[in-house]
Amino acid sequence: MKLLVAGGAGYIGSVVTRLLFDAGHEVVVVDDLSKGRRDSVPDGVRFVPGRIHDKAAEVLDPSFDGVLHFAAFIEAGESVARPEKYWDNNLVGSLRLLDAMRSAGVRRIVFSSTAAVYGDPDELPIRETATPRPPNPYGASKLAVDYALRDEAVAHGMAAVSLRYFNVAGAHRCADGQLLGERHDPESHLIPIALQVAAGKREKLQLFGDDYPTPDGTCLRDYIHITDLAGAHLLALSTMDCDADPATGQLTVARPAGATPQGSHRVYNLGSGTGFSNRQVAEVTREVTGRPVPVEIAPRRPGDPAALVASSEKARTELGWTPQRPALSDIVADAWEFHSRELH
Ligand SMILES: NC(=O)c1ccc[n+]([C@@H]2O[C@H](COP(=O)([O-])OP(=O)(O)OC[C@H]3O[C@@H](n4cnc5c(N)ncnc54)[C@H](O)[C@@H]3O)[C@@H](O)[C@H]2O)c1
Ligand SMILES: O=c1ccn([C@@H]2O[C@H](COP(=O)(O)OP(=O)(O)O[C@H]3O[C@H](CO)[C@@H](O)[C@H](O)[C@H]3O)[C@@H](O)[C@H]2O)c(=O)[nH]1
Repeated sequence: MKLLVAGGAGYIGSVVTRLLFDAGHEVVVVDDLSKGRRDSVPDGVRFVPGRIHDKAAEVLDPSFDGVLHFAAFIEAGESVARPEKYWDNNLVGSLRLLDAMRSAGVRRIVFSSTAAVYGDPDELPIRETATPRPPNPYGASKLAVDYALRDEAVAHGMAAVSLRYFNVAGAHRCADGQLLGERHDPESHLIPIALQVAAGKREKLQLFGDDYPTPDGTCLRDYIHITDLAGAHLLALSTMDCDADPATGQLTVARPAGATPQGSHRVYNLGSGTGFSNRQVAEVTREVTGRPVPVEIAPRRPGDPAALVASSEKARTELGWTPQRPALSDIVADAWEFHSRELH
């Protein structure tokens, strides 16, 4: 396939780009490098710098088979303070990308949605049928794109998949031994910050709130290994020309290759199904690194839901998705190896 990867210089997009490229697909990355790194895009992949808002229309043409859309701002806490930044980048950018796809007749899209659409759910683990209640503008902007995809897919005969990732972490080991990991600057995510503390780059780990309705009072999150998450995108792509049986939900190959897809929008949660508290993450980081990770309780971070834990039954059943490295200790160990290499 010939594929556009929007946001392919970022943490997750660059790993998926690598997997697609290694699997023999032709890949074009569009990224404005607001957060990504040019050197995360492998040699052999065409790189187009710029915002999806206008670059998608310049790049896409009928020779493309599909789009994988990672380009977004991703920080729940920041989105509470600067909602306009998130609505413009995440929603307006996605709408312009969809316009460009329509104009070029490109009909397949895999979208990076998020657990942040759910907010505080009625029950755990969270299934795709849970009522979304986004607790912050970031989650709301992503849910708005899910709804746009649902409506446009039906109206314009697109095959759309929203993958709702829970908390992605760890590093991907490429076939040549290179490790691809999280390099956000400044870093805001729990595991990389805990590792910076373990490495002596920060004095302590601040935990935002210990009065949540959870067993130890700190938030619960469901961590998924970047390699497992990235693999789900290839599985989703391989089902883009399938239709779901309305009675059973089972996917069946219904059309010959190249035929126009029926309009469909599918949603899948991707997580391990196990919640770890922020305190437990600090503890696992101590165990894995063998270093001290002093913690300090700080005020709650606005926009944080108490607990996000996935049911990924649907992805397992329909996509055949089977995580290979679900253990938090493996996820932290791989991230630690990446950080140790980066810091030297
Ligand atoms: N990291 C997680 O735990 C997580 C969880 C759930 C969902 N997601 C979603 O996955 C996607 C990728 O996340 P990530 O962790 O790799 O983030 P990231 O910041 O590392 O990657 C996003 C990339 O998109 C680029 N970008 C942003 N806005 C752009 C625009 N308008 N035009 C072109 N490029 C733009 C950035 O430069 C960056 O390279 C995001 O859509 C995010 O919402 C991430
Ligand atoms: O220094 C820190 C950083 C984070 N946290 C807490 O750790 C938890 C996880 O936070 P973080 O690592 O920032 O991730 P989330 O806010 O859960 O969001 C991530 O996971 C979501 C899916 O669940 C994605 O949609 C987001 O893009 C991605 O940033 C939250 O309770 C934070 O308050 C701290 O206590 N101290």
